[in-house]
Amino acid sequence: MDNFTTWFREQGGELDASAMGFAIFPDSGRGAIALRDIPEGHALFSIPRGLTLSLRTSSLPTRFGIEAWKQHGLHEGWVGLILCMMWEESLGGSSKWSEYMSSMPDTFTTPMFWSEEEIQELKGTAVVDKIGRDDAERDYYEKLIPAIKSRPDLFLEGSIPKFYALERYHMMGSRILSRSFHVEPWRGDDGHESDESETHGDAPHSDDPNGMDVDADNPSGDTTADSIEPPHEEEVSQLDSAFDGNTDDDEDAETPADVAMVPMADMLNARFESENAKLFYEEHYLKMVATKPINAGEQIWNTYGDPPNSDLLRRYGHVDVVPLGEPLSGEGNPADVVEIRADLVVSAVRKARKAAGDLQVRVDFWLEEADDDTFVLMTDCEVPEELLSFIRLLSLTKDEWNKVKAKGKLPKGKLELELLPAIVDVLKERLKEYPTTIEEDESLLGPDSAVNLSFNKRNAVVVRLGEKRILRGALQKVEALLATQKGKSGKDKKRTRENEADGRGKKAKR
Ligand SMILES: C[S@@+](CC[C@H](N)C(=O)[O-])C[C@H]1O[C@@H](n2cnc3c(N)ncnc32)[C@H](O)[C@@H]1O
Repeated sequence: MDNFTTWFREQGGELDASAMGFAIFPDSGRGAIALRDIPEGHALFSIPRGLTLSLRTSSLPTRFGIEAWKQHGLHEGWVGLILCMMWEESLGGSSKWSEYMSSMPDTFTTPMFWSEEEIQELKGTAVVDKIGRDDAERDYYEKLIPAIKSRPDLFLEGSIPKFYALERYHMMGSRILSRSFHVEPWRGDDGHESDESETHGDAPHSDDPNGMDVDADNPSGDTTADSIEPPHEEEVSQLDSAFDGNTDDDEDAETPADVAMVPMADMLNARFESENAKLFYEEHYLKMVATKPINAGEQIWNTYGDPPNSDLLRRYGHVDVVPLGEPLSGEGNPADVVEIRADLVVSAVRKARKAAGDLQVRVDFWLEEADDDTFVLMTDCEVPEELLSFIRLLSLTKDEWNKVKAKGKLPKGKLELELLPAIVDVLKERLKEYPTTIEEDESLLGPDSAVNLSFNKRNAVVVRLGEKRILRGALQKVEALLATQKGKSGKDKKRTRENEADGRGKKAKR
């Protein structure tokens, strides 16, 4: 860490070394630690915006030429930033970020790097379909490789196997996934805090005082040490207009130029609701500030947005295990969720209605109106209103359905008793998608067997068990309701029989 800290300071970063130091933690690797009592509001370190590494600060996009960059599709997704990171790494000591690049990890425990057998352990969870290896590799072969082949002056033939190989590409992608921050250009507002999105922080216009004038008309300029500097202000505004338009179909997709690697800020670990420091954005600096008093010896925690374990594992390669509140018990991640696909619900309703009928028009209507084909249950184990609304829609009589269609409004998500059997079926079928039972998983994590589990397998078991406990909790709630209802109708029937026996029933009927 000494080389890294020295580099950080030489590059204009400021660190209060009397307050914050680094340590290796047995379960989370390197992290930051309070060296003395730190009051709330204390600035631990600050990073000049120009020291963040992104499409806006690397000089590669302007050297490559913005038009050519876009033609190769490097302005979409993360492939452009990955290429910048590979290129900066290939420059060795000539890159402004060389010390930073070598401080980052080369290996990851995310499922992207798991064997097929290990991934099988995640069957049924939200992780499997989201690993995204194939999509990532498509970008590598269709965008990155043609781009580097088109510019042998920038990407020397001999450097390709070492710096631009597929495994380096996945490694850079994983560095971005687990360490990048969301950094928008400065818009003139006062030090606002980072948003708690998947990337954890904010970044740069080129106000770097050392920024060197790079000739925009000569994008293929040489790559000697002197010239490897962040782009000049004019180029940055060109970059902004080139990269800020979100070309992705998904409106919520992040602008690729806002994804930034932030040295030092990415040294902080995170744990569910443990945040005691957060990155704040100012015009020229990003500042890590204590958000609570921190006692000497305590770990300094940032936040990764407290995602469910399925996302923590996929993006960061670890899981959170803390005490759970009611209605669950034991330990897990209180932010866990379980996803239920709409098609599972459709088949449960078909079964419950005992008539196939044409549900497809109703499904299409749902997709049109609600635009969501997945339902999410959380650790409160409540059946979500959207799921209730969908089941009601599928269960309507023909007349009711015609009315709903005419009004163009989805039914309210009310828990009606006649929906309960279908809900029970959905939850039971969803539970069957995991190859192991809750009891089997609990025993795997028990004190005797947990020691024999590999790190990856233990994390897979924690993720799937967390999801299954939510399903079981929801099932218990719905079955309890169903039992109460049956009890009630049993009592009603008994009362009716008694009434009939003493004549009151008959009377009432008349
Ligand atoms: C932003 S980095 C933090 C610094 C990192 N520990 C390092 O050694 O460079 C995020 C990575 O730290 C590790 N990490 C962070 N918080 C953790 C936690 N609560 N438990 C286990 N690992 C954690 C994970 O490997 C994660 O991908």
